[in-house]
Amino acid sequence: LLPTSDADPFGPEVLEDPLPFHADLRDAGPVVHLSRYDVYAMGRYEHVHAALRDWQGFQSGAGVGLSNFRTEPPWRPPSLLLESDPPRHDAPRRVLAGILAPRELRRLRERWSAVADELVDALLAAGDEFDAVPKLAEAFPLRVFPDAVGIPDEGRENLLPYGDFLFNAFGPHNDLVAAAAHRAPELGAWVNAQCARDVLAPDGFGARIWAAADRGEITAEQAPLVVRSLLSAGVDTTVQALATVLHAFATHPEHWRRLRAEPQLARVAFDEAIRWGSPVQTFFRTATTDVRVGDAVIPDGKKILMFLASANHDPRRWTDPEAFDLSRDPSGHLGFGFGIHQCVGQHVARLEAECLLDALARRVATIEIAGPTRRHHNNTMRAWGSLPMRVG
Ligand code: HEM
Ligand SMILES: O=C(O)c1ccc(C2CC2)cc1
Repeated sequence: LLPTSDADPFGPEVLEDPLPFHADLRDAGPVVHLSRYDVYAMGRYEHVHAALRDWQGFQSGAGVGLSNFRTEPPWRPPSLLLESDPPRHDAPRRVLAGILAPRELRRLRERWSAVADELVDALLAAGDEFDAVPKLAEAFPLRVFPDAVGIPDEGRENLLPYGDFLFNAFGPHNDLVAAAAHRAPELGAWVNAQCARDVLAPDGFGARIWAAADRGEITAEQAPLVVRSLLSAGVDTTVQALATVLHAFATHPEHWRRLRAEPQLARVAFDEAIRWGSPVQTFFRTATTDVRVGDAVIPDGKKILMFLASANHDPRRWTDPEAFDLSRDPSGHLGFGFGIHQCVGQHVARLEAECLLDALARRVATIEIAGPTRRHHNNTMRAWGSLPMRVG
């Protein structure tokens, strides 16, 4: 028999602190029916990992939010990567994987490092206390990523609200979605306008997507949607991952000291922070047949809610999962997903983190929380609203 729960994973209590709900979910069994939304939740590493691998049984093409594109019109044209299955998914994925490959990012390292140094120098010149969310976690990605994509300066303040709405829209139509729904059309129109060939700078990721269309690797109709994927996925995620790693170091002084002694630890620290905090908490899939999980059967067409964050804390897979531990090998974490849809931008995110952490670690001996922290609630993202910080 299938365990059932009327808990609301998108309610304020769980969004404020999801860990107790995740523990109950893992303990209840491989799959739990959430009666409030009629979806099938998975919280254990083994089953989330297996569902992410099985793109045939658990498709993305009906949407990776609660809404089922088989029966409801999507609020925006579906993504050719996130919300599509092979074969439609294949060419856009191959194009973006090529453009965002580590060797392609080497040309950005020097500039991103210089921007990080400049940003941190200016911040420290202004004093030793600041809110790390706007001053570091938001400021750095917004200084480097829109330029890397090649969009104009005008309107970049729309990027974070667009992303916040997008990640809320993967969840139910609750207060979080209702509060921002009035802005969706204007934000969506602005983002779409940034994907047009003629506004994109000649050497950015966007122009390279259009060049792939010229080479026939994708069509000219697909090109703007692939650019939209970058603007949709590439900002809020890195902002909140950087906030998470800064919060991790500010609450673990011994690890900050270790990072300063061994700067090459920045990359593994970032991945451990993503395992520990999982900025992207959940995503859905849709069953393409009656699919068996454990001794439960999920009926064809039903939505499966995969708790990436819970899988990243599953004691069946991780030793002392609730510890932020620089000595741990975090590889295999599901914070970037897994399988054919695994984050195609993960190397961009890691380079941003490396540049910012290096700039900070070279300049400050200590970082600590200097006041009350505040979460920012979102249906999909685990986000910090404010991280008052003091550096020494
Ligand atoms: C630390 C920051 C990031 C996190 C935590 C993150 C997380 C994820 C996750 C969990 C997925 C899988 C979604 C699924 O399986 O349905 C994903 C996919 C994706 N990410 Fe990231 N992401 C990050 C940064 C980025 C950046 C910087 C970019 C763009 C430069 C990006 C672009 C994408 C795209 C286009 C996909 C869809 C891939 C596909 O469906 O084939 N992400 N990301
Ligand atoms: O292709 C897209 O539009 C897209 C939007 C959001 C994401 C989240 C997972 C980071 C990924 C892709």
